[in-house]
Amino acid sequence: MRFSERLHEKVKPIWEQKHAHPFVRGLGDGTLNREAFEFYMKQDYVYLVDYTKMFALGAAKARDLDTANWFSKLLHETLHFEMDLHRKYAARFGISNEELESTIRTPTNIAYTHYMLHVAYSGTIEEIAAAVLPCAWGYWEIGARLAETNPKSLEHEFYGDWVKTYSSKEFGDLAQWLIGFIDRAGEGKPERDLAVLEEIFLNTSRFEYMFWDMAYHGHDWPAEIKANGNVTQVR
Ligand SMILES: Cc1ncc(C[n+]2csc(CCO)c2C)c(N)n1
Repeated sequence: MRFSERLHEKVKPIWEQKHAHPFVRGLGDGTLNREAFEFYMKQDYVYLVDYTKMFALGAAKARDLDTANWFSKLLHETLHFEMDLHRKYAARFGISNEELESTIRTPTNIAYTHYMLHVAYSGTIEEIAAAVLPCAWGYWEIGARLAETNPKSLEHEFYGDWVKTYSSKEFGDLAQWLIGFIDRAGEGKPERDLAVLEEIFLNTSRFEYMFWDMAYHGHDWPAEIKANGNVTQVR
């Protein structure tokens, strides 16, 4: 069994909870509250600001040029393709790029990115791949499943662009490269090393669920808690 198959089996119950989450379902059938989506987009944008550093650290810790090249490609695509989606939605919401970038992070958002960045700064390239894989693979799985089970979701006048982006071949190719990387990383490793990678993969899978749940409820939190204002400096 490939190592990615073992990981996928292990997180299946967690990932199915993401597919069943009302935020994800609402994206697919178009019933999602626009305020919840706006809250999510702002949080996700600053999440990606932090997350891109995972790919930069991956390029820095790569053991060969091909791997460095792929991580720099992931960095570039996130900054210029994925985050463009957020900037376009922000424009539709009447939010400037500056306002978007200065969103105050929720504690869930901070906990997630700080955990990943701790893994990245202190760990190996394989550990970085295990940490980022549930994001790239999980989003692609969500986009692809929505597009497949409900093709109308691709044409939705508001959420269609989201579904199109995450079910796209571009994202599929990036996720597949990372899946191949973790498979090669797993080959010939002792069980104790595989268990470390598996634990990281499980942790960020749980954080992915928590991010959806935060996105769904966060816009309704009391103003003092939701911290959805803006700061002038990044942190
Ligand atoms: C909380 C959260 N998790 C995952 C993604 C998706 N994502 C992050 S990086 C990447 C790969 C290339 O850009 C993908 C698909 C997101 N936006 N927000």
